[in-house]
This record gives sequence, structure tokens and C-alpha cells, in this order.
Amino acid sequence: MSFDALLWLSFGGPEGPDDVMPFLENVTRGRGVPRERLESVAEHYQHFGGVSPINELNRRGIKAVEAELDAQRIQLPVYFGNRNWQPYAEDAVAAMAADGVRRAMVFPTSAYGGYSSCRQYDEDITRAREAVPGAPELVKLRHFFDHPLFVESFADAVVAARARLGVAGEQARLVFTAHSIPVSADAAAGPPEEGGGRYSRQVREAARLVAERVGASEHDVVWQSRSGPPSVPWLEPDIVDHIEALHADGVTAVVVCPIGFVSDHIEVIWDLDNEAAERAAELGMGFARAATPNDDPRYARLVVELAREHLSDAPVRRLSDASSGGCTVNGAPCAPGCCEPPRRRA
Ligand SMILES: CC1=C(CCC(=O)O)c2cc3nc(cc4[nH]c(cc5[nH]c(cc1n2)c(C)c5CCC(=O)O)c(CCC(=O)O)c4C)C(CCC(=O)O)=C3C
Ligand SMILES: [Fe+2]
Repeated sequence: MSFDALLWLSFGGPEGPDDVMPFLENVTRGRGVPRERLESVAEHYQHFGGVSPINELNRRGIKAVEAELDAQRIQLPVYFGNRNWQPYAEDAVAAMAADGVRRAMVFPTSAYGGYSSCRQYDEDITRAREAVPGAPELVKLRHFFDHPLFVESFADAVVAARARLGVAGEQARLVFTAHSIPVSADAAAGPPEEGGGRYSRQVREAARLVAERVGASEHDVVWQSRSGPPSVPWLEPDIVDHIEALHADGVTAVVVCPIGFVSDHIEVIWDLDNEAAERAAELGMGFARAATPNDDPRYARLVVELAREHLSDAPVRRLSDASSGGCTVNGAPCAPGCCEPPRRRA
């Protein structure tokens, strides 16, 4: 059976000052994120006029994919829906149903497994379909952390970031960063028989592939943007602590590569370009942040290639044999018990 649309499914972000608190409440409902953390994150958004860059970046990404589909003569309308803000996944699925779409592929804007990066998008799919009578069948595309186009895009961005540091770039330590998650969530990531850790393993694997491609002799993998209460352990070290530790070890410059993300959204431009860069400057260290895929044409080609794995049996290109998944129908988990959701708090 064929497909008649592609749904670009993302996180969503506020589009103005009044959206910020309701958006943050959507993101954190039932998750035990402390009030003070929410207030400080709200300030990050207000620094940018309450507008997250993520929506515009997604719209540009979609334009690039539409152009690539056109160039490859593939007729597939692209719809846009989000988990936490308008246009919601429900709105997109309703529009698809109204347009007579019967079966669609879903591209989630996250390369990895894990609850937040994979299974929660499955939940979005389930919820959106339940809300819409006559909803199309939805087939989610697979994890792409080890796809050659993903790796190439980041590798070129690292080379460009190094060049911006000039001579210091040659000495700079290459530091990869991804969104921290609770240690318990990483332990639950992947099918139970794999013993957990699918998220952190995939992040490390992507980092290794990029480091290898740019010929880095050493690299580190660290985490950013933790949000839970201090009593709950999250993946460590944090990027800012790590920069301090490198400084203490005599490292004079860093190139930071946000391998965990696909666009320069708030977590990247605030937590890295602002906080991490500022700490490095205070310590007198060189700092350059590599770009994320954004509207790199290779990212659009990657999306179309993942779709073509279903449309025309395009070969499944991967650079690692790390455990992977993500491709399921109508919001089913990858396997029974895969990436179980965290326990909800009242
Ligand atoms: C793994 C992961 C990704 C990568 C996968 C993916 O891309 O999907 C990601 C992406 C993003 N996270 C984002 C924003 C936020 N994440 C939060 C909170 C949390 N993230 C978590 C994990 C992840 N998050 C977790 C375990 C929490 C704790 C609460 C919970 O269990 O859900 C909060 C609450 C406040 C705070 O504490 O920071 C905000 C505002 C934005 C949008 C940025 C913008 O608007 O430009 C994006 C792309
Ligand atoms: Fe997040």
C-alpha cells in the first residue's frame, strides 16, 4: 500500500510572550519539574521576545523537504504538527483526514531512541489519532543518529566551527552535547532485553562517528539542559561543569557540537551560545559551537531518503550497528516495554 502524505512531527515552541507559560505547562504537566526551574526557563524564552526559533526552523526544514521531494519528483504533501504548541499534532491529523489522506509517514524531529525522543512522539501519534475520527494510518520513520547524511552534516559543521577559532581551533577539544535525561529514563531506554541505555549509547555512537570523520584524536560526550529537582540523578557531566574541568586540565579552547539536536532552538542558543559560551569566556577559553542540521540540504535529503525506504525500498544506510528502532505504526512502542514512560507525579 502506498503513502499519500508526510507528517513533520516536532516539539513546538511559543510564538509570543503570552504563549510562554501555557507552553511550559504543556511540556511539564505531571513531570515534577520545580516551579523555580520553570520560571527561569520562561525568562530564557522572554529574552527572545517569547518566541522560540523552533517553529520557524521547522517551517524552513519543511520547505527544504518539499523542494527535495519536488526535485526527486515524489508527490507527497507535507503536514506540520507539534507535541506542545500550535499547530498541534491533532490539528495536522485533522487536516490530513479532511484532505482524504489514508496513510502517511511521520518524520519525528529527533534522531534517537528513548522516552522523550522516541516513545513520547509515539504517544503524540496515538493521542492525535484518537482525537480525529477517520484519522489516517501513521507510520513513523526510524532513528537516524547513524545515517551518513546526519553524520556528514555535523562533521562539516564541526570543521566550520574549528575554522572560526583560527589557530586555537587546531588545539580545541571536541565536546559533544545532548539533552540530559533522568538516569532512570536512560536505564529504561530500549527494549528491556537490551538492558537499557539505548539513548546514551546512540548519542555516544553518533559522536564517535562525527569525531572519526573529522579526524579528532579525542572527544567527550556531555549533557545539557537538565530540569529535574536536584535530588533526581540525570545524565552527567553537565556541559558547563565539563568546560570548567577541561580548563582545570589546561585545555584552552573547545568546539561544542550539539549532536543531540536537529535545529538551533532555545536549548541550543540559550544553554550553549549563552551560558556555556559565557563560562568559557570567563575562563579565557576559546569557544565555538557547531551548527545543527537546520536547513542543511543534506538534512532534507535525509528525510526524503528515510521516506524512500518505505516508498521505493531505498537501501537502509547506517554507519553503526548500535541498537536502533523508531519505526512503528499508529504510535505502537518499538517493542513491548520499550522506553517505558517515567512515573507521573501528581
Ligand atoms: C531528550 C530531549 C530532547 C531531544 C529530543 C527532541 O528534540 O524531542 C528535548 C528537546 C527539546 N526540549 C525543549 C524544551 C523543553 N524541554 C523541557 C524539559 C525536558 N526535556 C527533556 C528531554 C528532551 N528534550 C526532559 C526529560 C525534560 C523534563 C521534563 C519531561 O520529562 O518532559 C522543558 C521544560 C523546562 C525545562 O526544565 O527545561 C522545555 C521548555 C525543546 C524546545 C526548545 C525551544 O522551544 O526552542 C526541545 C526541542
Ligand atoms: Fe526538553
